[in-house]
This record gives sequence, C-alpha cells and structure tokens, in this order.
Amino acid sequence: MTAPLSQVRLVLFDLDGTLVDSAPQLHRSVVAALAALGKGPVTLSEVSAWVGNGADMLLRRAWQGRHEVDAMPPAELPALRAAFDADYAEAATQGVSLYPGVRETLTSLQQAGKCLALVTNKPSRFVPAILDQVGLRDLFSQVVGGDCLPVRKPDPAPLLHICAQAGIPPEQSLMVGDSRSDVLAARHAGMPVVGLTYGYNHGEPIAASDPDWILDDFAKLTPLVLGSL
Ligand SMILES: O=C(O)COP(=O)(O)O
Ligand SMILES: [Mg+2]
Repeated sequence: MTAPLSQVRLVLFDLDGTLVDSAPQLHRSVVAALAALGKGPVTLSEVSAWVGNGADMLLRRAWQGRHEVDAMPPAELPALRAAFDADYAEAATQGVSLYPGVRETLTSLQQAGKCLALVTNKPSRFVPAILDQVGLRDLFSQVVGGDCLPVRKPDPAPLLHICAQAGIPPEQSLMVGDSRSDVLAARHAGMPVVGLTYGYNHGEPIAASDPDWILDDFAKLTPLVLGSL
C-alpha cells in the first residue's frame, strides 16, 4: 500500500528506537530488577532485541533469557516489575538521547501544519519525564502509552484511538516506527507506515516487516511527508 503522502494530516510516532535511544536505560533497570530477585545480568544487545512489546514482556524475556516466552507469566513477574519500575523511575531520563534529526524534523512537520502524536508500548508513567528531558513534550497533541488502553501495538486500537480523538481518518495519517509491532498496528488500522532501520526490531531488519517506506535517517521524513522525496 502506498497512499499519497500529500494527504497526510496526522503523523503518529513510536518512542523507543524511533525518537529516543532508550535501550541503555532499559538495560540498566532490567539488570537491576533481575539482581533484586537474585538473577544474573543480561546484555544490552539482548535487551535491545527484547524491547517493543512493553515492560512486562521485556521482563518476561529477560527472566527466561529468550525472546519466545512461556504462555504463563512467571510468578515472580509482579516483584520483577516493581523492582524494574523503582529503578527505571530514576534511570529513564539519565543520558537518554534523541536520534539525529528528530527535533528538527518534528518541528518542521508541525510548522507545516501536521498534527503530531506519540504512540508507545512503554508504560505511560515514564513517558512525560523522557519527553521533558529531550525537549519534545510540547510537540505532541496526544500521547498514548502502553497501558492507556486494554491492548497495545501490534493491535491497531491505540492508533485508531488517536485518529478518532484527532478527527482524522487512518488513511490521512502516517505511522512512523522501528519495529514489526508498529508496522502491524498500522496495517491493521489501514494506515500507511514508515519503518526506520536503526532502532530495535527483535534482531531482524525492519524490511522483513514490509513497511511502505524504509528510511535509514529520521530527517528524510520531512521531504517524504512534505512532498519532495
Ligand atoms: O516499551 C516498549 O516495549 C517499547 O516501546 P515503543 O513502543 O516506544 O517502541
Ligand atoms: Mg519502538
């Protein structure tokens, strides 16, 4: 599907691996949570490959040391999550950085009259402080976190919720993300989707998820959306 991007009035952005490089802080807090329950550490590259389906799934993967986890969550999950939350409340903003071109690109899209929204699987309580830290808080008209609705990406509901609130249909919207959850959510919502190559996608190239456009540089969004790419 390649809808004409001249129609796009609303652009929805993923957070982790799309706007911010947050894996180092997530890694720190996952290791702290494991240690609190007497478990040894996991690596940054493992954590990067396990991000994308929310904090509980990240912790379940870390607990089992693999991406595909058992259907039943471990009994330790609530304690693990409490330890993670306690550490991440402090770690989330420490050294978190924007990918190149993000601020300039978001600003130019907003100045061109596009409505911007954030749709992340990260628990909502951590999102405002991160947006403040990187100076993006005022750019989004809506922010939907991983626990705002009963379901999260790859379910299309968070994307459709944002469209409904904005009064803009999915066909006139664009999803921008780094993982297969973003591509699938957009597909199910009937929305075109850009996949970025540099983020966290469970260790596989974003091309495997077949987004409508693949960009290796966030700044290329401006000409893509505003019409000169
Ligand atoms: O918390 C996660 O698993 C990832 O969050 P994201 O949806 O912003 O990539
Ligand atoms: Mg992401």
